[in-house]
Amino acid sequence: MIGLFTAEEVRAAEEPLLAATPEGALMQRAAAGLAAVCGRLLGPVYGRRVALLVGSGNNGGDALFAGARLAGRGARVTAVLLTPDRAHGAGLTALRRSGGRVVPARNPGAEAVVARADLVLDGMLGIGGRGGLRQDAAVLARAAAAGAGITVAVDVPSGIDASTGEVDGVAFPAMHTVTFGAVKRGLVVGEGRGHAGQVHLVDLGLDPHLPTPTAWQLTDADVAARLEPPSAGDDKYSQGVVGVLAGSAAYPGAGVLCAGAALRTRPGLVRYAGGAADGVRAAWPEAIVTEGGPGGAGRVQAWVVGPGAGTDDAARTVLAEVLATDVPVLVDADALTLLAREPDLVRRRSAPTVLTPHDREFARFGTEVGTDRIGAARRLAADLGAVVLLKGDATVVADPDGTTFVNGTGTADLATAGTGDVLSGIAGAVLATSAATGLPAVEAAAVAAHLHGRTGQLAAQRGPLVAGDLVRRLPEAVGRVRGVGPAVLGDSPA
Ligand SMILES: NC(=O)C1=CN([C@@H]2O[C@H](COP(=O)(O)OP(=O)(O)OC[C@H]3O[C@@H](n4cnc5c(N)ncnc54)[C@H](OP(=O)(O)O)[C@@H]3O)[C@@H](O)[C@H]2O)[C@@H](O)CC1
Ligand SMILES: Nc1ncnc2c1ncn2[C@@H]1O[C@H](COP(=O)(O)OP(=O)(O)O)[C@@H](O)[C@H]1O
Ligand SMILES: [K+]
Repeated sequence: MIGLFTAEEVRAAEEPLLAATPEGALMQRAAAGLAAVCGRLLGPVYGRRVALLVGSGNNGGDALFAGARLAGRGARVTAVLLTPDRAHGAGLTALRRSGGRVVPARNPGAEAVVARADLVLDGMLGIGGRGGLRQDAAVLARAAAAGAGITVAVDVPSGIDASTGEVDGVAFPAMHTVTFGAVKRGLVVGEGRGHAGQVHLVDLGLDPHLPTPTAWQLTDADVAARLEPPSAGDDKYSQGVVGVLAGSAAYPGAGVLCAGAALRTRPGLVRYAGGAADGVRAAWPEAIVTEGGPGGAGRVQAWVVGPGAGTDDAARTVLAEVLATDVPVLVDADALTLLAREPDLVRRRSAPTVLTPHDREFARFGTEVGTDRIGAARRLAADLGAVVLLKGDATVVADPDGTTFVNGTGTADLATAGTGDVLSGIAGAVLATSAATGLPAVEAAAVAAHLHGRTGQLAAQRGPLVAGDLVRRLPEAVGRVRGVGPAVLGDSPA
């Protein structure tokens, strides 16, 4: 698991490390790692144009020292200084000694330096940045976006909040971010994720000083370890029995997609008791279909309730019935709309509940998501005593105790109708085995989000995807996550 940290946690950890190392040593470690990544990205370094965007803090110092190393390898390096009288002195000296040039950002021609560069290194603001970019910094960020060079952020893209990923106005659009000591949360969540590009972690020796993380990102290996394949002693019941209450006469597809995803994730046994029995029977002869609602379905180890299920009185009765059981329940879509009207239905549960809202469904519980997605998911989870899986580009999964996972897989191709129904089916299947495996519900939900995202990436390799493609590609995605077959190209940090 990759720990995710706030800027404050990183700052606090840096203090004792700074005190224990010779002056400037940490910045040299950072600059060496940064220059190494830039060198790899450039290929041949000699003769290539590198623009350094340099602010007044240590982030600018990192950029200047890395620029000096690249200039030493023959790159044509120009530093564009936002505040020439406050730029890092030793860094400037090192750059000049290596043959680098310097121009103030206010000089005519500074933007052209950025536009012509093969690589633009953003050392304007690091974890000391506050609020949106000031005008001159925003101009340079826009010039980098418009140019053809590779864009690389130093520690964090300037203009993003390192802890929440919030962007207030303009931020540097990095294709790569070289981050120091620890992965900052803002690089993987909210708008920050889209600005950070691929994240490279440079080790500074900070680990012994960092607190135990409360936010994490799972890797393929973490997910594989939580999705054990069946063993000789297993039968269809020990694989986890999932009950699906999705779909209706108006929306039979939600039932078909949800039941199919559950079957394809961990095909022990799926009991279907929703309102689209004929459709599910036709699509999935493997499912056991009943028409008497949850009460007549037989024993299950987890329920999935809500996708396409409607919000009428009958749907409300079904929701109350499953929430009164002692097994894990995943609540999605229409059932979230109902639950938002009666949140006490979930507060009094003893077994785990997982809610899977997108932003509009989240808002029905009383507050907008806002710009701090981790904070928002944690607040609702603590309020309701339920795991909250807040969907989005970087899905956030929060436990009532604060433990949080930020998903690192997925693709914007998932923004299409029905993919959420598939996620519910996957999560139901993982939850159904959690009683036997001891997997906490928050981890089961995070595993499902990771697998859903990987399946989306796999399906998108063939072009635009529809939700049914995810169901079809799920077994292959499970296999690849377990290391069977070539890895799916992903975008996990480090
Ligand atoms: N500590 C360590 O061990 C190590 C730290 N390292 C590096 O240090 C970085 C942190 O450095 P830092 O603390 O100097 O702050 P930093 O992010 O460069 O910016 C502060 C300056 O920006 C300015 N400014 C603020 N907001 C602004 C805005 N919106 N728009 C424009 N300007 C704004 C503000 O100026 P002022 O407001 O005073 O005008 C202030 O002077 C960290 O990210 C990492 O890269 C590595 O070398 C490894 C070892
Ligand atoms: N821009 C995006 N990038 C990555 N994933 C996305 C994006 N938009 C949506 N998704 C994912 O697609 C799924 C959509 O779910 P949902 O909104 O419930 O759709 P539906 O109700 O139509 O099934 C979620 O898993 C969400 O995280
Ligand atoms: K930066």
